[in-house]
Parts: sequence; C-alpha cells; structure tokens
Amino acid sequence: MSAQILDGKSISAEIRAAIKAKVETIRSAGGRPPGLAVILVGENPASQVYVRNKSSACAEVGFHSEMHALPATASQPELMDLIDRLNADPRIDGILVQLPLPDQIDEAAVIERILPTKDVDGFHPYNVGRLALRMPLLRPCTPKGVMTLLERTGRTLAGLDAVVIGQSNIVGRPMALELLAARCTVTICHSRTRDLVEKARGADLLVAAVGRARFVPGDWVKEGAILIDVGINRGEDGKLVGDADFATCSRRASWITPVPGGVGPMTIASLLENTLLAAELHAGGEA
Ligand SMILES: Nc1nc(=O)c2c([nH]1)NC[C@@H]1CN(c3ccc(C(=O)N[C@@H](CCC(=O)O)C(=O)O)cc3)C=[N+]21
Repeated sequence: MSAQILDGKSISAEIRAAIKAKVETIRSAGGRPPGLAVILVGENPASQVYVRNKSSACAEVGFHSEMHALPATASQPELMDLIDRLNADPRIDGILVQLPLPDQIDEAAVIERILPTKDVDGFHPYNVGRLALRMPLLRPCTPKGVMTLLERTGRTLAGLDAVVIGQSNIVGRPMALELLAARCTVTICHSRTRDLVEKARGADLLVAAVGRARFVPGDWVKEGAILIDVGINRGEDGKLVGDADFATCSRRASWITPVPGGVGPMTIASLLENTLLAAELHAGGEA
C-alpha cells in the first residue's frame, strides 16, 4: 500500500479563503473584523517564527491582529495585567499566549486568567472541560485541525481503535478527547507505557505527538492505518521532520500527514476559526 497524502497546506488554504469571505461579509454589514492578540514573552527564535506566521495568517483573512512582546524577564503580575487589559478590550476577540513561557511564569495561572470566550487556544480549564463533556466551545487548535483532516479521508471514525502517543495538555489529551467524542476506542500512550510497539501496531488510527524526530518507524504501523504526524522537529540540517519516519510509514498507511504541510498549517487554520467563533460569541452579547 502507498498512503494517500492528507494535504494540510491546501486544506488550510481553503479554510482561510472561506474565513476571508466571512470577514468581508461582516465588514460590508458594518461590523468590526475579528481581533487576535498574540503575547510573546522572551526571544525564543522558534516562537518568533510561529508568532510571525500567525500574524500573517490574520492579515491574509482580514482580521485585526496585534503582537505584544514582553522581555524574557517579564514578571507574572506584568503578564497578568496585560491579559486583564486585553480581556477588557472590545476590539480583541482572541488572546494567545505563546508557549512555552519562561520559568518565573506560572503557565497554568496565565491560561486561567484569559476570559474563556477569548481563549482561542482552547487551553483554559473551562474549554477543556467543555470538550471533555462533549459540549465543545473553543477547541484546542492542533487536535481540532487533525479532526478536520480526518473528515477529509471520508472514513467513519466511530469504532476505530485510535492510539495517541503523547499526553501533553496542548495535543495528546485534547486529541484523545476529540477522538473519544468521535466514538473511537482511544488509548493514550506515554513514556511509562508498556508494550508501546504492540499498542501502536493495533491502531487503525495512530497519532504521533511525542516531539522526537522519526520516533515511529514503518513497522509500528498497521497495514491500512491512518497516520497523523503532529511532530515538528528541527533536524541537524535545519529541515523540519515529523515524529514518524515518512518514507517507511507511507508504505503501510492508507492516509498520512506530511511534515511540513500537514498538521502545522491546520493548527493555524483552527486558530483563525476559533477567533472567528469568539468574535461571533462576543457580537452575540454572550460575553
Ligand atoms: N499558545 C500556543 N499556541 C500554539 O498553537 C502554539 C504555541 N503556543 N507554541 C508553539 C506551538 C507550535 N505551533 C505551530 C503552529 C503551526 C506550525 C506550522 O505552520 N508549521 C508548518 C511549517 C512552518 C515552518 O516551516 O517552520 C508546517 O508544519 O507545514 C508549526 C507549529 C503552534 N504552537
């Protein structure tokens, strides 16, 4: 078998075009464009690249966007004050605090400070709780983007054995909740998991979200499985590599996401979708 490619780059371009058209409709009716504020603390070069990509995606679809750069030495109260101001700002529908944050900052406290209806990352306990209870509102962007990709396979997800490798708050856990809501039988694997290889080989749908380059070799993939690669690892040559070994995995999977051009662009598309949804919530007077 040779896998079909789940082309996140082109699917995300379709989504961006649809969002751009909606923003034009809002504006021609005299409404204000959705607004996203991105907060970057410190000078992590990878974070700077991501933040720039998010700003240019906003510009492309006609959103208002603003970047707030704080020094690496910024204090917890400074960051909390900024969030309070953005929470109260009527032009801002979404607030994204780029992670990871420097060690002196309490990440969980920062996330909880964001108004749940402005939490376009979907990381606030309110939004995670809603997802867990199958009443999703703002859904974490990467898992949401993966669900959009999975819809494009045309495959029925209900009843599939899904294995998620990785248990992070931003990807693995919400990914498992999404797949459970889609009625998959879900196994979450992590560093203490016994017989990881056997579990992976049993998966009809395998999600690799470990953050280690080429961690999943082709012989972990069941013939005909769907393989979603969430990894974005930078190789020694500076090129992006996924958590799966694409060359060998694509010989066994039925569908596979490439890196780059798979899940990454879908994460940004989901962020734009969430910001539009947040703007609709705010316009409806629901917050
Ligand atoms: N609060 C917060 N929210 C995030 O959503 C968040 C974050 N912090 N911290 C860092 C990670 C990483 N992340 C990516 C998004 C898009 C691509 C992406 O578009 N990747 C392209 C390639 C980009 C390139 O060439 O570097 C691709 O895979 O094709 C990658 C990574 C969002 N993150």
